[in-house]
Amino acid sequence: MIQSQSFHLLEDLNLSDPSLLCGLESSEGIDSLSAVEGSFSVIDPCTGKEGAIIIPSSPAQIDHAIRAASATFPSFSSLPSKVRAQKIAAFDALLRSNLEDIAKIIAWETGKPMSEARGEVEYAASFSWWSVGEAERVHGQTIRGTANPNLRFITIKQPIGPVALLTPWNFPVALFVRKAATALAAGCTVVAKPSPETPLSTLAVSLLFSRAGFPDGTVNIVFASNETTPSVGQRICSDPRIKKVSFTGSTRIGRVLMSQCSESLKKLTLELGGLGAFLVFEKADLKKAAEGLISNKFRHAGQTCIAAQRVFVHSSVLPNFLSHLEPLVAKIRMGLPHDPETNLGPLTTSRSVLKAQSHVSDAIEKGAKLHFQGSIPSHLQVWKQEGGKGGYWFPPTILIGCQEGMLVFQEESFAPILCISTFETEEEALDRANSTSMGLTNYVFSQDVDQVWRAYEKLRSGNVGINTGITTSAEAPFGGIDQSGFGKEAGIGAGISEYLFEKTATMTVSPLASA
Ligand SMILES: O=CCCC(=O)O
Repeated sequence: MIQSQSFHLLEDLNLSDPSLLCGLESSEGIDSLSAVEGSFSVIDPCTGKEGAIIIPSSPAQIDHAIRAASATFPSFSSLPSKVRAQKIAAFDALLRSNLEDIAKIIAWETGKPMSEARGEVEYAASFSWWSVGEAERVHGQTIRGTANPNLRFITIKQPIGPVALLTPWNFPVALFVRKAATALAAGCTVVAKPSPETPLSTLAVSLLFSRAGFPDGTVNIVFASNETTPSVGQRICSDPRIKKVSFTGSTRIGRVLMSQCSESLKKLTLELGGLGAFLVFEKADLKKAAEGLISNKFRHAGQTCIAAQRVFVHSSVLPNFLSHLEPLVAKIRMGLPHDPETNLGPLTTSRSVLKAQSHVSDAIEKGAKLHFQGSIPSHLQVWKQEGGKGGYWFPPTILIGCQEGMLVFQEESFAPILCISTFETEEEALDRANSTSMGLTNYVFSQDVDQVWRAYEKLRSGNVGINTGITTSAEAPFGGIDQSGFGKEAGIGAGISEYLFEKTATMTVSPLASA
């Protein structure tokens, strides 16, 4: 029987209701904590105000976390997989019954609208639910020798050991749960480090793992500030007790982690950036294509690795496509997370705003046309007018005439900027889509089945959305190629294999008459 109970997470974490903090007022008690050396603030992206203070883990605390994960591994990995599955099911029930509290923390840390924050918790729960089943379906193989028919080969899959999970701020709960529930299903213990922007949501979820019955030492959380993240990463990656690192984040950091893991030759899963192409062919359903683009690109204000960065539209359908797109962009409401009208929040970091601004000005300087740019409602700028730093708002923007020489076609904007270019032939569209070293997601919109199939086979990326802006789910493997990284998350057997190693036994048998 699974206990489904709400634990008043916000009170238990000693947070006042973050809905009070999102753009409204600052928390108390900050002054005394901020005096602790090295402490850092979690910033409310709606205002730029400090909302909570975190004390980063010391080297001794990080060592303690790794020691705990190592000490717990033998007993945890020996539990019957059914027992692990039951614990993940208990966690899954807790995640769902605490959905509202966790969504509030996500909204507070990231600035995303509450509707999206709730969606993120549901998305997270799709991974925990999937992992319940995956835990019980880890199987090896039996193979008969061919060159030597007296040989039999048997494999078993075993958990790789304690693992480190390094998670980003854009989906702090969903991506932590996607990694952690899979690792636990495999029988691995965990040391997780959340992004400095979103430590509280990870802490809240880790509390649920503990309440679901995972033994102490199974899920361990360490904190780092932006300043200490490189040294914490180095410490974790070079520690031989950690057998695997799973990271979601930028290509630049992925390369650093890979080199830090090289000494101990750790297994790695790297889910890195994307530069997704969104192809709208002549035979596309243009209304569906416009809807798909909006839901893909404006989800969390464009701050997703699967967001379409380069939109290629056949020149003959551009006017018609824009006529479907523009009314949808006009419906976008920038606002505070708790306003039910809001469907676009701020960017999560101040550096994201600077990057978005530089992308737009670079594109315009190089010949793109600013087709549309919304304005930031004055009530969202009130803290700036009062002399504060101001929130990290960036308005929905459409650029037309984007080209390969522009920054917007070379790096992720991570902002609500639609970057459109036109093409004349299918070959041109596919060549331009593939003219990048990134390979996470691409999108194809066409009603011509042959064209869709050709594009699907030719596009160089780990995932392709066909007449949809969605490319991730618990049931299907997700992961990039080339500079977008390697390894898979989720899917049947794919995600869990990243946390297992396959051990082969070779046996001789007496010659068989039928051999
Ligand atoms: O930013 C990467 C997350 C992608 C997703 O799972 O939707």
